[in-house]
Amino acid sequence: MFSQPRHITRSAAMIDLLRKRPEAHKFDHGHALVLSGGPGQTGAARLAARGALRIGAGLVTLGVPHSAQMEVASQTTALMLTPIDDADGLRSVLEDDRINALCLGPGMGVKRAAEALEVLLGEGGVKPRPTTLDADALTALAGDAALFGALHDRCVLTPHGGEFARLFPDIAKRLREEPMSGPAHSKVDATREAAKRAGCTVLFKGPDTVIAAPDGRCAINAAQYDRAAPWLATAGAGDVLAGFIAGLLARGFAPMQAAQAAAWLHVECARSFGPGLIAEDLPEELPRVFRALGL
Ligand SMILES: NC(=O)C1=CN([C@@H]2O[C@H](COP(=O)(O)OP(=O)(O)OC[C@H]3O[C@@H](n4cnc5c(N)ncnc54)[C@H](OP(=O)(O)O)[C@@H]3O)[C@@H](O)[C@H]2O)[C@@H](O)CC1
Ligand SMILES: Nc1ncnc2c1ncn2[C@@H]1O[C@H](COP(=O)(O)OP(=O)(O)O)[C@@H](O)[C@H]1O
Repeated sequence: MFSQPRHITRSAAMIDLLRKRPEAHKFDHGHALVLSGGPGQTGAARLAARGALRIGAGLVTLGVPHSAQMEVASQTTALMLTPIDDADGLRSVLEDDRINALCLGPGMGVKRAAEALEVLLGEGGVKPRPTTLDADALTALAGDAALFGALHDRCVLTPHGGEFARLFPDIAKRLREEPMSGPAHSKVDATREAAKRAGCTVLFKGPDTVIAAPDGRCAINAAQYDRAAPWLATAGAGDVLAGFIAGLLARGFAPMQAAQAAAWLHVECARSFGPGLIAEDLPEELPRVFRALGL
């Protein structure tokens, strides 16, 4: 029997975790690698990377194919950039142990995401690292049972409804079904079941985001009623969330902690910015939200 899910609220414990130690240097705050797609498809990864940097990762590098390097370089400054064309390129970049968190999926394209997943999760792959898997990485995972089976407990999956149904079609079907007897299968039940099957943290997005760990821990981040954030329904908002989580993983947050804090801050940023919000406003609103928390 599982305990009731907790509702994520502002808490002293979360605020303490978000503070930076005065004596720490940038490498103490971790180095996140965000993999980008090719030319014309780099926006989503840039959004994620900016999110990871603003949330406090000490360094954030975008891994970009040579063909998209100029496009990305012309639109980034504090973010770093390294060429990664293929599996060998990724393996070679990951020889640097200081890269301690990854973000895979936003704008990558399913083929490139599948190649990267093979390096991270496949046989003879690199040392496992805390990893956010979003967007095209989830679609790639849904098509490869072996890679899905190789997920480890430091992964965080961040599906929207469509991606959830691709990854967990049977669970999504039960969620949609009218109950014939007994209580309905809820989003909480569905996310818990998904996390247990995947063996890692699952954050199922929406106005009622549910986050579950494989051991049954579960939390709800409600963006409804007095905390409604309808302007979050905008292209790229999820990419920024994936970056927020990767940034917190780089800072050493445990997967469940990272997913919960990121989801809560994401909604705080949207509420603080207000109407007219677009995805790139989210990372830029974090300093105001942090100040209001007293960081
Ligand atoms: N600025 C940029 O560069 C941006 C780049 N982006 C990049 O684009 C790539 C594709 O990502 P994607 O999410 O748009 O497409 P896809 O994987 O086809 O899934 C969408 C389909 O799923 C379904 N669906 C069901 N429930 C749903 C729900 N709650 N929320 C949303 N969808 C839901 C729905 O189908 P329907 O239910 O309508 O039949 C819908 O048609 C990916 O790399 C991403 O990073 C974007 O992030 C935007 C900003
Ligand atoms: N109506 C809504 N109210 C609050 N949050 C929402 C709403 N619709 C979507 N969101 C949030 O916005 C983000 C959208 O992510 P996603 O669907 O992956 O978009 P994208 O792929 O364009 O980045 C998620 O964090 C989701 O929880």
